[in-house]
Amino acid sequence: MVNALRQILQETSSDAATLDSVAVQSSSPTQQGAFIDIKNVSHHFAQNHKNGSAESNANLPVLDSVRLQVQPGEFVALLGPSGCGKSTLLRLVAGLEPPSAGHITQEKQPIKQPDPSRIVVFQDPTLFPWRTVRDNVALGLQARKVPKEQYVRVDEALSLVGLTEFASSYPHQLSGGMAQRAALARALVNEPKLLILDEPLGKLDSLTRLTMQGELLKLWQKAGFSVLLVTHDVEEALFLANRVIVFSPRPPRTVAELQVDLPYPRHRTDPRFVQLRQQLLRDLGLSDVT
Ligand SMILES: Nc1ncnc2c1ncn2[C@@H]1O[C@H](COP(=O)(O)OP(=O)(O)OP(=O)(O)O)[C@@H](O)[C@H]1O
Repeated sequence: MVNALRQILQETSSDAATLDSVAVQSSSPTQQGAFIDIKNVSHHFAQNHKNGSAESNANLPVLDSVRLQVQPGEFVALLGPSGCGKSTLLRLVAGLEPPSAGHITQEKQPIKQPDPSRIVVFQDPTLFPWRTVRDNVALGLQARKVPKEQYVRVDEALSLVGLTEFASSYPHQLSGGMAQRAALARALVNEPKLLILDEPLGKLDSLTRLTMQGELLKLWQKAGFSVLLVTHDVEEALFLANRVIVFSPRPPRTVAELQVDLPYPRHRTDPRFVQLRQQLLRDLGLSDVT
C-alpha cells in the first residue's frame, strides 16, 4: 500500500506534468488520448539466490522484445497468465521505472518519469485514510500547486463518478466500489491522456464489478483518453476494449491479438460475444474450462 501511495504521489506531482448511472449525454470525447509506442522493450529484475552459504545474483527476464502501440483514444486490454509480466509493462509505460532495453514513447517523446498525463489506477484504491474523499481527489492538483480556481475539477470528477454526496466522507465510510470510484476520480481530475488500469475492478464483488465496467465504459467514451487495461477477466476485456492482446507465460510473447468487432454497448449474450470469448479462452489455453 505504501508503495502504491508513493507511486500515486509520483505520478500526480511530476513537474512535467459516473460513474453515476446517468447516461452519458455527449458521445464526442472532450480530450485527445495519448499515442503510446512500446518498441522492443525487454526488462529483467535482479534476484538474489542463496545456495547453502553461497549467494549469487541472477537476472529474472520478465519482458522480452515487447512491441505494442496504443492509438489515441484506443482501449487496449492485456490478458495473460499470472506472473507473465503485465503489471511490469504497465509500470514501465507509467514511467515508474525505465525498461532494461528498448523504448517507450508518448507522442514520440521518450517516457522517462511519471507524469500526470498518464495515471495508474490499481486494484487497491489506496486512498489516504486521514483525508476526506474530496481531499483525496484533490491530491494531484495540490501536489502540482494548481491554482485554487481550478479546483472546480475536483467537484466535476466527483460528480462524474457519482460521489458528490460523499465528498466529505472518509475512506472508511465508503464501500469497496465507492472507494474505487474515488480512486478513478483522483485519476480523472488530472485529465489524463492515458489511463493505466491494473486490475482496477479485481477486488470488487461480481455485481459491483459489472456496474463499474459499464460506468468505466461511459467515462472513456465521454473523456476520450486512451486506456491500457490489465485484467484476468476475459469478459471484462471483451466488454470494454477495442483490442485485446493475449500474452504467453513469462517472458510474454503476444500469442493473439483480437480487434473486437462489436459495437458498444456490448451484450454478453450476443452470439458473436460468446464466440470471441471462446476464442480468447482458447488463446489462453483454457478451452477445457468452457
Ligand atoms: N520488483 C520486482 N523485483 C523482482 N521481481 C519482480 C518485481 N516485480 C515483479 N517481479 C517478478 O516479475 C514477474 C512478473 O510480475 P508481474 O507482476 O509483472 O506479472 P503479472 O503478469 O502482472 O502477474 P499477475 O497477473 O499475477 O498480477 C514475476 O515473476 C514477479 O515475481
